[in-house]
Amino acid sequence: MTATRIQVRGDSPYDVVVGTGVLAELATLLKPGVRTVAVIHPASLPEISRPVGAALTEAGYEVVELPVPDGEQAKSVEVAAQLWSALGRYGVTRSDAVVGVGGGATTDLAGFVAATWLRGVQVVLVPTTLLAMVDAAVGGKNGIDTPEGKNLVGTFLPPAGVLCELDTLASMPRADYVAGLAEIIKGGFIADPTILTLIESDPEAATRPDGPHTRELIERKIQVKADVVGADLREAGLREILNYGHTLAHAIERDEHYAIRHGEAVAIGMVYAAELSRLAGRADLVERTRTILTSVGLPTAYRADAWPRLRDHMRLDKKNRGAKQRFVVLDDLARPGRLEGPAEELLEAAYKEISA
Ligand SMILES: NC(=O)c1ccc[n+]([C@@H]2O[C@H](COP(=O)([O-])OP(=O)(O)OC[C@H]3O[C@@H](n4cnc5c(N)ncnc54)[C@H](O)[C@@H]3O)[C@@H](O)[C@H]2O)c1
Ligand SMILES: O=C(O)C(=O)C[C@@H](O)[C@H](O)[C@H](O)COP(=O)(O)O
Ligand SMILES: [Zn+2]
Repeated sequence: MTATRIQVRGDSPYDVVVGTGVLAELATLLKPGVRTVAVIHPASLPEISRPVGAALTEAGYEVVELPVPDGEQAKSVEVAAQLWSALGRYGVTRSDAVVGVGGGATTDLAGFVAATWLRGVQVVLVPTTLLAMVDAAVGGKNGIDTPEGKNLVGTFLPPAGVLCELDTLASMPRADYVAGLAEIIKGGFIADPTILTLIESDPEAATRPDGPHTRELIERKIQVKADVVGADLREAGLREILNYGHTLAHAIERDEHYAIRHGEAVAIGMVYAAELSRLAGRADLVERTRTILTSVGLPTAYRADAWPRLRDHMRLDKKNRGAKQRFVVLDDLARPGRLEGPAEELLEAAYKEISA
């Protein structure tokens, strides 16, 4: 099947290439003048990273393999520091490149290390999970976690390109694949309701990489993200809509010490945001939200006793301004709004609705 190229606009435009058998396109995404390419990938995924290194070697680059811990464990300052040391040892210069291969945790880390090494070298991302293809690798947001919370340190660096090799999805554990659907469903609620109708038409099929609508769902969600980040890279306003459901989601991830999948936390966070919207007199999309998430096997509730801790964690959300807590809510389907400084009673009442 032919590759689709989705362009992300902005001051540094780039392409997101989507298709099967597209690895040979990787070298076309690197800007000219590169000698050494540092390939950052989870040590646990050699069968996925090896072909990437081989494609780069074949294209004439000197390849340096930099394995990192699996998943969220890699998003730490300690791992970033080890990578900075390695880049120094291998003599990676400003005309060289970083390639990040893996799920969203790895692409977030690779983007951050590329953005900070020598104050910025180019990065090409090769997302290998559904979530990373439709969300994490697109848009130039990168970051690591700190003991105080999720993604608290990071930068905005648009990648030179993104390569989504759809064949890699076949090896994904089902639960990780389904977690990626949460970010696709988010795209349906905030911008492209066709995503919702495609999933609602056959939820079981949506949970499989070989489902009839998989490619369309992926491309539609990438397009949603490309449209938003192309207009507002640095989250001056519009980009906040991509954070729908994330205020509570990040608090839950921290509460779980990152043992919960990001997409699962986002699913719960979207039900909370839908409840907030309803209780604040905005859109009532609670039932549709619960139904579609449940239909693909995503969680919609969280422990009742966790509220005081979650409330505390949410105070460090990046959308907050001073003491004012801010949320993305829905004024209607595909019409996101903001809820600024809501009453504590409203926040707690919405949580009661999603408490297990
Ligand atoms: N920067 C952004 O805009 C953005 C957007 C959304 C999410 N994120 C971040 O992305 C992360 C979540 O990403 P994720 O869901 O991809 O999780 P992940 O990176 O932790 O990957 C999930 C698991 O899948 C494994 N894996 C990866 N590719 C595989 C494959 N093809 N086959 C088998 N196993 C594979 C990984 O090794 C890991 O164990 C979070 O850290 C989240 O904060 C960032
Ligand atoms: O790209 C964005 O902007 C998003 O908010 C997308 C989210 O899905 C993603 O999880 C992002 O990493 C959250 O960003 P943060 O600024 O809240 O850490
Ligand atoms: Zn997310």
